[in-house]
Amino acid sequence: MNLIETPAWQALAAHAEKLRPQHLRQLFADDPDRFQRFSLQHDGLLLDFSKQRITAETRTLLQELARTARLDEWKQKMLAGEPINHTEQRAVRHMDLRAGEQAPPEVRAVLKRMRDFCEQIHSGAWRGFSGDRITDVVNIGIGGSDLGPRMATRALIARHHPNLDVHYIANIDAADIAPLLARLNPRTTLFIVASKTFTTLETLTNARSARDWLLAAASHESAIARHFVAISTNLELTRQFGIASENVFEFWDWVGGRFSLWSAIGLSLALAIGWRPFEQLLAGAHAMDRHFIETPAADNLPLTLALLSLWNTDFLDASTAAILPYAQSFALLPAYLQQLEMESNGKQTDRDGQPLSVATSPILWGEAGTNGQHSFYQLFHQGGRIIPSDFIVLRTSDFPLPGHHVSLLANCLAQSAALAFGQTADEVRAAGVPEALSPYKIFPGNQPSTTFVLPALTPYTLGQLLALFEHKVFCLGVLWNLNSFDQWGVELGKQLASQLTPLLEGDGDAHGFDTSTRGLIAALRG
Ligand SMILES: O=P(O)(O)OC[C@H]1O[C@](O)(CO)[C@@H](O)[C@@H]1O
Repeated sequence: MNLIETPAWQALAAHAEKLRPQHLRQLFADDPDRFQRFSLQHDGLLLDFSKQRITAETRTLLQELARTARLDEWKQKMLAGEPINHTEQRAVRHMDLRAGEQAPPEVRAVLKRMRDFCEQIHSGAWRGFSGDRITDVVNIGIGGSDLGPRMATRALIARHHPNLDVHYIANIDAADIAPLLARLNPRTTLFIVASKTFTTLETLTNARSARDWLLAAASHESAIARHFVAISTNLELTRQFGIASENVFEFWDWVGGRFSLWSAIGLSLALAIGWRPFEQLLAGAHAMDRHFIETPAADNLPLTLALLSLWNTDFLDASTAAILPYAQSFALLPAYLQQLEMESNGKQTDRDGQPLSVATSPILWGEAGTNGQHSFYQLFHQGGRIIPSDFIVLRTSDFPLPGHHVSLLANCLAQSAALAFGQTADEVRAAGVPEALSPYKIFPGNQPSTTFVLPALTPYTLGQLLALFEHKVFCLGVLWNLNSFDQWGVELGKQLASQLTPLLEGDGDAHGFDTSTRGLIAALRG
């Protein structure tokens, strides 16, 4: 099915022609109930999308598009465990990981092992090779085996901190791992090697360096069993690496890397914040799953976000979107969402192998507020591009220092209002700005945004929020008729890197490469 040929798409295109010139100022002036009409509340979360450039008709037409794309059918296929990741013939079942009592037995078995392991580490029952208790945990992984637990640890550590330091290593650059190893003690450090495939170059290179570092101190291979655990779907490769099978926490090919925080990949997070909070994270995500599955389109939060994103991307021609958490604890959320959205939906081939004729995932980026305001917001306000933004804000802060939180909230609301409504030439003049300066003081406004209000940053609300984005990504994939669960686009670079490594080491003939790459090899060989 070519979506743009459907009546639903064409109706939206015609509607967009009329709506595009309209300003948010006008839309708000026309409808005093705009906030009530275009906001949703569910289970403590508030989503205000009244500052999106839409009308009630836009929503109706977008929901018709979701029907045309047979969204409900695709949801059912996912729930039934059909291989909707068709290019890899895999089911997409990450919701099973957080289904509580309804989770499959193999999921519950691994969760129990994770809980027991956390208990052993936290209580000090687990000892290193020299009999010392573990004080530091290093998660070695990259992409989906790093970003989720790293981001969530950063978000939640302020409230929940068992007596353990958890670190994250991802980059193959030794500048990531070497300084960390230099300050850790091998007797009290535990490594978690997290890799779905257990073939990822960065992770294996870092894991080997960590193993060498440990063995230099322990001088006997048996120490590996006290200091290395693995998380993987590939039990054969973890065995070959030397990790005892009782130290491997399994997950399954039906969990996509960027959807794997809820699996054993969350072990470093559970160690960092404690087991009960980890369970609350799963509970929050599960509650969002139920909402997504059971709620009709008009009140469905993930679907609403997906439709707004598609509207902005394909009908208002926004090629980028910003994630602006007004919460320092969410500093890594933009990086996490970059992988979730861009690796899932940054594609141009549809489910039938045909080229897509519409733009897909916007380029996501962002920064915690208020830091971004003093860096790139200038371009938002006066750079002439449309940049839809997600403002994410917490009603209460974990850090009750006087004056901070209220100013943070004020800044968040100020920015979304300034971006939406701008400042006209008349207003500039009325403020007494000299004529020569007035063109510089005009703010065109009309920048769309959604504001997410969370009651507080807790494991439960974080679980809700992340599952909300996951389902948004799923809906967008269905709407664009693409497979959100593969990532072939990362492969070519990996292949070329493996061919280039020996050439950079001085071995072999570079003639198969272009002249630029050959020139760079020569320059770097030193
Ligand atoms: O967990 P693994 O298999 O090491 O993969 C890490 C990451 O690499 C990717 O495959 C991309 O190269 C991601 O999809 C994945 O999250």
